[in-house]
Amino acid sequence: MEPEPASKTSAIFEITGVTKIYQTGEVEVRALNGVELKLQRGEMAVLLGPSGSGKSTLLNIIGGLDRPTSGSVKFKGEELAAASDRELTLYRRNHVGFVFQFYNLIPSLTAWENVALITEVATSPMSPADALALVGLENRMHHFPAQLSGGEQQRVAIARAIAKRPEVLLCDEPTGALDSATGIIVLEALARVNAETGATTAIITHNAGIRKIAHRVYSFLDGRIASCVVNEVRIQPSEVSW
Ligand SMILES: Nc1ncnc2c1ncn2[C@@H]1O[C@H](COP(=O)(O)OP(=O)(O)OP(=O)(O)O)[C@@H](O)[C@H]1O
Repeated sequence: MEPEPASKTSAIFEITGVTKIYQTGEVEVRALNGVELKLQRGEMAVLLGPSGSGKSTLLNIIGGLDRPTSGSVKFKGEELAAASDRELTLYRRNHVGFVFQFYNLIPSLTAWENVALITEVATSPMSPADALALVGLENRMHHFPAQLSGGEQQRVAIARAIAKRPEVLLCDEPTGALDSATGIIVLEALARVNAETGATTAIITHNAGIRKIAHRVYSFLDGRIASCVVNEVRIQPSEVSW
């Protein structure tokens, strides 16, 4: 077998010794406690772990929404932990797409308009129609959110996140509000986006069955990564048992 090109195998994120401490009055919560993690360029990663183990905290730090208390978070060699607010804003705007459990679409705008809102301020976006087609919504472009199912609304949210061609797509419980059949369609959209755009994709989930669609699975425990498993064989989202 041909070796993979270096650009496919190199780490896009190198995270070392990351801690995050939340101080609420007298109470100190150590949300992250020495995280070591390398996310490989272009991979689909699934992040698993019990409630409160630090998954969202780490995703927010990777996405430039928050900073670690200590440690290093390098994106393509650039230190995010030391970035200014303005640098983090530019980083998020230029490089990161977010998908959350709830879709946060603007109810008075159509699917197309929700996506166009982002593409209008991006530097080299795909067209809203192309982004919506990538998630299988070419026939729903002019519907308003209230006229779409939950899974369709989540796919609009994915189209909105990827239309600016981010290098990184971060998804926090993207199927958390969906039934299994709808969740599978959303996972299919994410797998297709990952394969076709090459965006490094990280998905937080409570559903351990989803782990088999990933290239790698990172398991959290008590604010650390307890294990990293490489899936030699990946399954299709349609084969996920919920
Ligand atoms: N803003 C905050 N202030 C104080 N504590 C926080 C804050 N955000 C998170 N925490 C605490 O940090 C710990 C890790 O939270 P985090 O949301 O990262 O966990 P999680 O693994 O994503 O959990 P879940 O699966 O329930 O979403 C928890 O104990 C949580 O209560």
